[in-house]
Amino acid sequence: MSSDMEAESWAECMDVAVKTALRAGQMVRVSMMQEKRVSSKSTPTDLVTEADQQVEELIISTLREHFPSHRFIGEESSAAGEKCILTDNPTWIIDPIDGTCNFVHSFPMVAVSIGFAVKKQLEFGVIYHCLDGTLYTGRRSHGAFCNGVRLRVSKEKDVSKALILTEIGAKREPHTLDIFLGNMKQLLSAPVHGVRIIGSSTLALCQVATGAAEAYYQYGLHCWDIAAAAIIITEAGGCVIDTTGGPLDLMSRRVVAAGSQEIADYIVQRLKPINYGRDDDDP
Ligand SMILES: O=P(O)(O)O[C@H]1[C@H](O)[C@@H](O)[C@H](O)[C@H](O)[C@@H]1O
Ligand SMILES: [Mg+2]
Ligand SMILES: [Mg+2]
Repeated sequence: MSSDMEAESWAECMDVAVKTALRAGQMVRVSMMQEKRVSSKSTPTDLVTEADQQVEELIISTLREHFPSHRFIGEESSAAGEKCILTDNPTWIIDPIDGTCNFVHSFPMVAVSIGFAVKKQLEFGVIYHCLDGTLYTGRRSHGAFCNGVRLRVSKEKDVSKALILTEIGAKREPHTLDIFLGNMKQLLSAPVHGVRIIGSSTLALCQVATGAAEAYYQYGLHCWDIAAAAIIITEAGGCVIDTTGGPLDLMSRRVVAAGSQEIADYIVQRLKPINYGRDDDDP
């Protein structure tokens, strides 16, 4: 397939992704008003509901109908035992409900996240804030948008003027919490303007893309939390790197994203690591 034909093909994939995210978001809104059957996965605070599974089934069945030769990595398929292996094949990386704990509590920060990679390179990402109808998109070499308005990250380089977002992750052992809180204390002591935890890593990462936040960091998220948001941030002019300062490793369960390399580097130099393993580890 020529590169022009490929580009056209990925554009068609993105159109289907947007339509599918909007349909999935509608399903989330309806489910949010119904009784929820809640269970947990890796830890008692790593929640999942039937809606997570039903929304993922809707997304993957729709995409598979359009693109039967493509591969799929979904949060709930992975939880059910499917391997998380990113190959060179066109691969969809899906979080059907990002912010499940918020969803369970009807706290209004819930998103559908659909990322797409080819030859292990992110081609586009779609993140739909199900409750306020905000649609974030980013396509490689084509820019990032919020409801059709172009996104640009904050160019602030002074960390003492930065608003930084993070998420707690699923582990709650005292040793892990000591490192998590120690990392937050490091940044609060800079001092940064503020640190925020909103309960949805994808929506928090989108705030870096909009420029509303200067940076995001986390240990413990997954490839389906990172994929769509990473391309949206880079297409908005930001950087998305590993917590060691090296290039992003989508399966590493860790990330630093920022509007400026200076603030990304400041965070990288001060974080103490929390080991969550890898998404592509053998179960
Ligand atoms: O499970 P969902 O899809 O809700 O994703 C959340 C993770 O579960 C949290 O550990 C993580 O800390 C983030 O909150 C992330 O959004
Ligand atoms: Mg989820
Ligand atoms: Mg998630």
